[in-house]
Amino acid sequence: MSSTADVAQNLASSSRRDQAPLTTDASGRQPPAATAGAAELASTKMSLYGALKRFPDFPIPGINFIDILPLFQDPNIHRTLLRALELQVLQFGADVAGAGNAALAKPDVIVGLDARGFLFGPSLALQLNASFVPVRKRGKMPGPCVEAAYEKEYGTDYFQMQEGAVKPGQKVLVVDDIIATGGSAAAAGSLVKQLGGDLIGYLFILEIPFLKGRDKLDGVPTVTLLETDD
Ligand SMILES: O=P(O)(O)OC[C@H]1O[C@H](OP(=O)(O)OP(=O)(O)O)[C@H](O)[C@@H]1O
Ligand SMILES: Nc1ncnc2[nH]cnc12
Repeated sequence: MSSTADVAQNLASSSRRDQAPLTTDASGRQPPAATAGAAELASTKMSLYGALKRFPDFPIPGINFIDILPLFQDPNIHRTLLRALELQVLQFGADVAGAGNAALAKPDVIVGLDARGFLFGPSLALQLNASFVPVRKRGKMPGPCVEAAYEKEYGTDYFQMQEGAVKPGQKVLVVDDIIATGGSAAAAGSLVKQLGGDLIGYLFILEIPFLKGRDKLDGVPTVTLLETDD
């Protein structure tokens, strides 16, 4: 179990580490709105982190499974999660396009991954007035689909998207609950590109940094609310 200090350190470092902090503008100052948003984000992350549960050796021996489902059991935590994700997207926009131009990086489409990306992707899309489009495991959707194979922490799988679900040039943010090895997210990103979408970023609730999933995402801007190495 992590100490409170460990948790605080993890939460403090949970934004993009390869670029400037999300709340800093081009001159290095923190715009007031971003500062307020960052403060709200920081205070909510601790309660979200505390709701996660761990199950050693699930679904196979050696995997420390981190269960995000409790985040949805309490309506207050569920609401907090959605607000935190929305703030994270708005800060992401300010970071990518510069303070005052965040709307330029506003996603047209939220793409959520089967199955846990479906738990919050549609709600987040509605909050952002964006479309929601699913990436599903092979064989679940009718009509012509594009397909990508990927390796996960515990096996091989196949993802599909329906042709035409993303229009060429639409700005797409891919969301999922967890980035572990990054295989699922990278496959989803490749499908978005096959459909002609403009992959502007990835958003996850939780990152497991020692698995180095970001290395598979080709430098596409990636934001995580929380991270844990245990
Ligand atoms: O970064 P990766 O190593 O690819 O792992 C992350 C993926 O693994 C989990 O899904 P899983 O494939 O277990 O499917 P599920 O959501 O249907 O349980 C999780 O919800 C992510 O989608
Ligand atoms: N350790 C883990 N816990 C929960 N979901 C996962 N998906 C991939 N790795 C996972």
